[in-house]
Amino acid sequence: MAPTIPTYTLSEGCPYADPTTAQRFSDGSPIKGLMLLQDTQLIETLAHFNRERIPERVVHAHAVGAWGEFELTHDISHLTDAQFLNGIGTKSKALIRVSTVGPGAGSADTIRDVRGWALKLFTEEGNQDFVFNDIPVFFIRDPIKFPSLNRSHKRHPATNLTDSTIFWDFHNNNQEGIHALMMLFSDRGTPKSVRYVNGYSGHTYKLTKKDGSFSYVKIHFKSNQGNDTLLDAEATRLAGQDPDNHTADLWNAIQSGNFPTWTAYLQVMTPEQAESFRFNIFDMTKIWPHSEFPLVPFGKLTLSRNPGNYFADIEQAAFSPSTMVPGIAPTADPVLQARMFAYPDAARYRLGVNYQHLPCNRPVCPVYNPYQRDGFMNATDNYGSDPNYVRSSLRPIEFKGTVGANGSAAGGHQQWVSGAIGNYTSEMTDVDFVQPRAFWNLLATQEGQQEHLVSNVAGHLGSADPRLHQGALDMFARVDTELAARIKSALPQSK
Ligand code: HEM
Repeated sequence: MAPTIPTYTLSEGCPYADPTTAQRFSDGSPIKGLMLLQDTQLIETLAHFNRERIPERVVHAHAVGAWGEFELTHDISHLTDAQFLNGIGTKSKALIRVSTVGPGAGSADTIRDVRGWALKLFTEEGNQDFVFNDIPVFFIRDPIKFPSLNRSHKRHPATNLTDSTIFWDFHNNNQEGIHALMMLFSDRGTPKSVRYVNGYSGHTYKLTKKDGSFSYVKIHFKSNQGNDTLLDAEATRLAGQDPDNHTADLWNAIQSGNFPTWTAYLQVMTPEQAESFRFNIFDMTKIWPHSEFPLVPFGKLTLSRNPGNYFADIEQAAFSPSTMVPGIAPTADPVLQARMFAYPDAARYRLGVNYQHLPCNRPVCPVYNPYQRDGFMNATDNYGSDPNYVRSSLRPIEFKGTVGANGSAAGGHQQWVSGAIGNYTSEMTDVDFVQPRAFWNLLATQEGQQEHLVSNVAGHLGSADPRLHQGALDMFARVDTELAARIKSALPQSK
């Protein structure tokens, strides 16, 4: 059947003249003539264009995304009651957005950066967001440092240039980021495309059961395409010559039916193991060694549909670690707690207070929350005449969840001993360098990886103010003195 040809109208639906025309008052001369203020089409067209931009995300502004499906492949019903994690073969619609962190929306795909890996699963019990990164550790563990961290990775406030000096000034003085820093400057910082990156929760979450039992978990999505990376020089070349390389790669793969997939895994720790584990499991600068907490497969993600419209599907998507279904719960990780506030707050600012009504964010299950109504751009019937106050006996409603859902059925480890209020910031100890050292040693087992890390750090540090070199070298020396010595001798000034 031939597609129907639409009839052009104004946004209010009224048919109008050819959209290239403007109403003009003239005597027929091609050069003389005045425009009319009554020309609604012209005024509306120009006025709407002036308002096309919404604020870009303060971090993770540049991204690529797609639709797909998550399927449960293994039985983990002993760990959680979450509906989408029960019944092998259960499928949930999925939306993914993979981003760079520091640069603005129009930047190049292949620059050295962490990749954000945000996944929204539309389940029968509501949306489940996994807002992950492509490295399993993070640069900070005190959430108040997050704005400083990101400003140091962005542009200098005076010159508006990307600036390695402020970058190293921050990291020399906040050394808990050393593990993430080494991953960033390894080849992982320049993935071959988003099809090749893994997604890691970083944080410890809880999987919960209605009987009150729970497990601590870290969640991993591993690319079945492999974990391929680019060399620094190739990533730099592509950033100049083919800046949309990753966007095109994902689009073309999906368009040609070469659907990328990821296998989802859990690392599981019992509450008893957590009590005696040698690291704080709520410190996301640390991993759980796979030798002690092996990966347990549980699902498969397949991306199979490109966005119908980038702005509608991807730019307007709002992900949040606070968006979780019954059966998954947060932990006391302070960074996670802060993030659970930060994302809905950012979405209200960026998209408006009713951002959950947008098609890309709207749950597939029924939503009934008449106490959250009105507001800018409400696109629903706004609950009609239903009571806008709680505890109505005229229009009773049912409650299925329990108090504190988003942590309900959390079992033990949720009874806090009261104490005095104090100012807390975490301190660095030698323990913080144990895992970075293991990472450095791991790189030795992979051809050329130590050399790449050394030259990538030296190239970046070398362009920073020399007054910061020694501080960075001292930090790397705490990981391994050979690493520091090799960076020192690779610094441009040393040659
Ligand atoms: C205190 C720590 C953090 C704060 C305050 C924070 C805050 C934010 C904010 C405000 C946004 C923009 C959201 C929007 O405009 O819609 C964002 C985006 C994002 N963050 Fe974080 N973040 C933190 C740590 C992390 C960590 C540890 C991860 C990964 C484990 C992460 C992953 C992401 C991702 C993937 C996005 C992009 C989401 C999207 O595609 O829309 N962030 N973050």
